Formats: sequence, structure tokens, C-alpha cells
Amino acid sequence: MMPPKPFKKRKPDIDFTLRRVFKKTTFRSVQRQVIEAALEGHDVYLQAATGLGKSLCFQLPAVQVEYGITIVVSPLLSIMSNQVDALLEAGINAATLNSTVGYEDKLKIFRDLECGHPKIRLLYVTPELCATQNFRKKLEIVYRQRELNRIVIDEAHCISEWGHDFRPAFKLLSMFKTEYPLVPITAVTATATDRVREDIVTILRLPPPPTLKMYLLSTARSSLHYEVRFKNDEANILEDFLSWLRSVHQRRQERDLPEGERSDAVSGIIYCQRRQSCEELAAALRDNGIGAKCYHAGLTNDEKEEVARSWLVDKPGYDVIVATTAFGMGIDKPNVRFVVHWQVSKSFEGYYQEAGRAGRDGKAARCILYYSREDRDRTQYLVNLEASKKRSGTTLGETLGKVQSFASLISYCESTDICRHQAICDYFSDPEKPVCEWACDYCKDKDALKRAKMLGLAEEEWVSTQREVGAYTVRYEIE
Ligand SMILES: Nc1ncnc2c1ncn2[C@@H]1O[C@H](COP(=O)(O)OP(=O)(O)OP(=O)(O)O)[C@@H](O)[C@H]1O
Repeated sequence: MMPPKPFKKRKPDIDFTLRRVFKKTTFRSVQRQVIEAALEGHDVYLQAATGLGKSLCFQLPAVQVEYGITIVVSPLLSIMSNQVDALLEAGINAATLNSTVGYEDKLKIFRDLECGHPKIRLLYVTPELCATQNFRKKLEIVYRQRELNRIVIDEAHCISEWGHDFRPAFKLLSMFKTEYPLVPITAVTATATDRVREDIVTILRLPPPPTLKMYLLSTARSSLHYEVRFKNDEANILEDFLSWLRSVHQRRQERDLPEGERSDAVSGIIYCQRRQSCEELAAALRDNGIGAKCYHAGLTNDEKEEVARSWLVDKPGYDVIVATTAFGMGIDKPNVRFVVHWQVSKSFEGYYQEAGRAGRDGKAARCILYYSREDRDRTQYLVNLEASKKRSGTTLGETLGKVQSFASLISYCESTDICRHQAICDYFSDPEKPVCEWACDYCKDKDALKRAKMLGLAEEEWVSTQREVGAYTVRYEIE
């Protein structure tokens, strides 16, 4: 057992660092408390809505002390590179080690770790890398020098087989507390049910409170307007969407916009399940005068980069991105005014996270989900197919978790008797009673919602006869 860590000299106060380094004026919500708990050396569990600013809760403590490194374990390369770019821009020595990093750069990072006194303050890595002996040996060197300040597990729901994004390598992170018992851990997520939360705490071997500081914030995002639009295979949802978007443009035109600002500069994302649908929809939108581009795994890296960067800076022609589900994770664009799901998602958490890309500036934004029973059956087929595939490492929990999560999303779509914000809180066992008023289709007009459902959806009887003849079991590629 190693002796306790010596006191690490702190820099001036955290308000100063917030302003000077992160260029923000005030802390949001519990940020101050979380940061102070981290600086006192506590293990931290932070669960809070999308867009709250959870990253600052581990980035600021990482640079607040004079020396030492914070390791951030993250599942997505796009999240890592976007956070590292933003940190470098703020003048913070940050780096990432993953498959996209060249040999020379990797070597430099390894040398920095091997010296035991790393200059890098935040290092973003994948859980798979943490499982390698080579990386662990290097961390051991830093640990022995007592310069391994903190381990952060971002998107911590990936640890649990009951979490929608389960990644087996995350489970191996249990080794952090056994190998580096003196190093505090911060676990961060936006989407954990009670069961997933218990798993995270158990697997990471986090101590009980008060050593562990738990921050469970509401999942509610009051500035988001949630809406389900009912459709069937015969409906023309392109027309419906266009007429909504044009009305938004029209309202902007009627306002006095600042000089040079376009009335159609309304930034949004449309999520589709298939690459081909992305291409076709983006083309159809362009044919109708909307600046739309598609984004999916079939594009080259350069193409993807060009689309994402142009969208980020609101370049004309790049207002609406029609994308498969991975788009947007890690891209921190504050002024996304709408997120539309052209079909139902495959999980409740996936839907919540994707919709949560909207309105990160705290201003009002619209989340529209086009729901049909035919799409429900097609997606159900895919969910079942994935669940039944006997992949190595697939567990019963993982399978059931996915099937249950999808079923919960379907009841969310079908329900006409509960506020959408409340339904989301209920799913995440969040005790919050969100104040909604007009910020969802139910609270806006319950009767209209019931009518729209009755008129918009195909009859269950019809759908079930179609299902029996295999109409929804067409296997198509999902990316
Ligand atoms: N105190 C603050 N003042 C102003 N802006 C802030 C503050 N803290 C964070 N932000 C901004 O809020 C946005 C969202 O932050 P962040 O990416 O950390 O969200 P998150 O909680 O990790 O959300 P998600 O779970 O969706 O990834 C960022 O643009 C960030 O710069």
C-alpha cells in the first residue's frame, strides 16, 4: 500500500479558473459543488441531463491543481477528439490515445507517461486501451509518482449490461480501484436507470457515501419541446416537416433579424436509420430550397469532417444535417433548434440522448419524433434480431435491457395521457415533477394529441395482418 497522496498545491480559486481558462462567467447548477468535491479528493458520481455541462466538472479540477494527470475514459472517438480540440484551444495540455492517433504522436504521449511526471493534464482514452498491459504499466509509473490525479469514466452507463450502449471493455475498468486504490474516480452519465446506476457503483467499486459524493440531477430539459407526430406508411411526412420548417423561417423573417442574418439559418438534425434514406431525404430537402446535407458512415473521413465543420459554423447550405444515429455525439453545437427523428429510435436512452443535442444554449428547441406502427414493427424486428444474435459476450441482461428499453420508447410514443417531460423522468426513475405547461404535445393540447393519434396511426388490426405476412421483416442495413 502506498502512502497517501501529498497535498497538491492549488492554483487561485475556481471562479478565476472558470473565467480565465474556460471563459465562462458563472457555474451552472451543481458544477461548483461537484468541482469542490473532486478537489477534496472524493469519488464522484454525476448523473445529469444532456447539455448541463458535466465535462467542466472533471476538466476544471484537472487543471486546478499544480501538477498530475487526469485520465478520461470515453467510448466514442468523436467525443474524445472534440473535447481535446476544445481544451487545446483553451490552452490546456490535453491529448487522446486511440486508433486515429499517428505513431509519432502516440510515442510522445507514452514518453510523457513513462517519465512519471506527465505534462499532459487530461488524457482521453478508450476502455479497450485501459485493458492493455502496456498502457497499465505506464499508468503504474505515474501512480507511483503520485501524479495520477483522477480517473474519469464518461458515458458511464456503458459499464452496465443493462445500459443501452454496453461495451464489454468498460467492465474491466473495475481494475482501477484495485490497482490504484488511492486515485479517486468520477463517473458521469446522462442516461442511467436505477439498475444501471447500481451496476456502475458496484463495478467501479465506488465506496459508499459520504466518501462517494452522489449528484443525481433531473433528466428534465425544460427548454426542449417534445412532440410525437403520428404517421403511417401512406403519409407524406416530408410535406409535414417542410410546412413546419417553413413556418419557423417565416416567423424569423417577420422578426427584425440582425443585419446579415439569414431567416433560414435554423440549425437542425434529422435522424434516419439508413444511409440511403439520409441521402434521399437530404436531396429532397435541397430540391425544396432547404440547405441540407447528409452524414453517415459511408462518407469518407474528409467528407464527414467538411460537413460537420460547415454545420458548426452555420455555413449556408449546411443548416440541416440528415444523419444516422452516431452524428452529433461529441459535437457541441449550442444553437441546434430542432432534432427530428424520421423513425422511432431503437432505445429510449438513444432517443433521449439524440434529442438532447438540441438547445444546448439553454434556449427553446423542438424535438419531433415521427412515429408509425409500421416503423415500430420494422424496428422491433431489428431490435429482436440484434438481441437474438449470439455474439460472444452478449448477456441476458444486455438482451433484455435492449428489448425493454425499446418497449418503453414505444409506450412513450403511444401514450396520450402523460406529459412527455414527466414520462422521460419516470423512465429514468427521476423523482422530479417537471414543470411543462406548453413544452410538449400533451400539455399543449391533450385532445388534439388524442385526435392526431386516432387519425394518424394505422389500425393495429391492419398492422398485425401485415406483420403476419412478413411485411415488416425486411432485413435492411442499419448504420
Ligand atoms: N458554467 C457554464 N456556463 C456556460 N456554459 C457552460 C457552462 N458549463 C458548460 N457550459 C457549456 O454547456 C455545453 C454543454 O456542456 P457539456 O458538453 O459538458 O454537456 P454534457 O453535460 O456533457 O452533455 P451531454 O451528456 O449531452 O454530452 C458546452 O457548450 C459547454 O461549454
